[in-house]
Amino acid sequence: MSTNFSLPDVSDPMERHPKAPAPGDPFRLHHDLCHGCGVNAPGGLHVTVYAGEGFTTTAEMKVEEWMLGGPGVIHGGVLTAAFDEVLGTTPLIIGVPVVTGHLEVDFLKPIPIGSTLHFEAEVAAKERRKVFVRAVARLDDSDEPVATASAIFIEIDLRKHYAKYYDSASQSRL
Ligand SMILES: CCCCCCCCCCCCCC(=O)SCCNC(=O)CCNC(=O)[C@H](O)C(C)(C)COP(=O)(O)OP(=O)(O)OC[C@H]1O[C@@H](n2cnc3c(N)ncnc32)[C@H](O)[C@@H]1OP(=O)(O)O
Repeated sequence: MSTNFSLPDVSDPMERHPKAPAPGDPFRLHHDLCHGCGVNAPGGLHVTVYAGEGFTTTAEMKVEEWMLGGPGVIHGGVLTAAFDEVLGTTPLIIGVPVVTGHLEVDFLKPIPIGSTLHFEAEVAAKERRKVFVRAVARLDDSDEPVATASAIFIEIDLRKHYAKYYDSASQSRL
């Protein structure tokens, strides 16, 4: 297996952002139509990410019928999108807005429709604009991971990054 995810030997110093939600509290939506978290996203995942202790977060997702891939189980792309949302929100715990640069997923067990996925994620390191984030997903009846993901997110200036594409100011909290 090849991977582009390799932690730096030494991380830049990281601090929990003073305005990060308290442990157990949700991150606010960044856009009502976001496929990952938006409440008004048609066919969206509707994932809410909660702050944990330190540089960690948690999230849950009910695995619904429309997420089906193989018979009776989740589609790998849907699971990947859920990881992208959870991992991509996690750097906000250190106050850093990011976009996905690189995301890799290991699919360890089939994930049945009707189950609930529990995600735990952490910022593992930061190096210049790169933020290294890892996550694990489990089902509610087991401690055994059903999938893991690692990603390199790249810090952006939100307004500059989206300036060219952005035409729905009323729905965004950028
Ligand atoms: C309220 C606020 C809410 C905010 C919303 C947050 C919640 C969101 C939750 C939603 C979650 C969903 C989230 C989504 O779905 S985000 C949507 C999916 N992602 C994108 O659309 C990103 C598209 N790509 C780009 O825009 C550019 O390529 C970026 C900005 C990423 C870099 O172009 P830029 O010209 O700016 O930077 P640079 O080239 O000088 O590189 C800088 C550093 O980065 C390293 N690098 C670059 N690419 C990669 C790579 N692929 N793997 C590993 N590393 C990479 C590079 O080596 C260098 O490192 P170093 O030289 O320092 O070592």
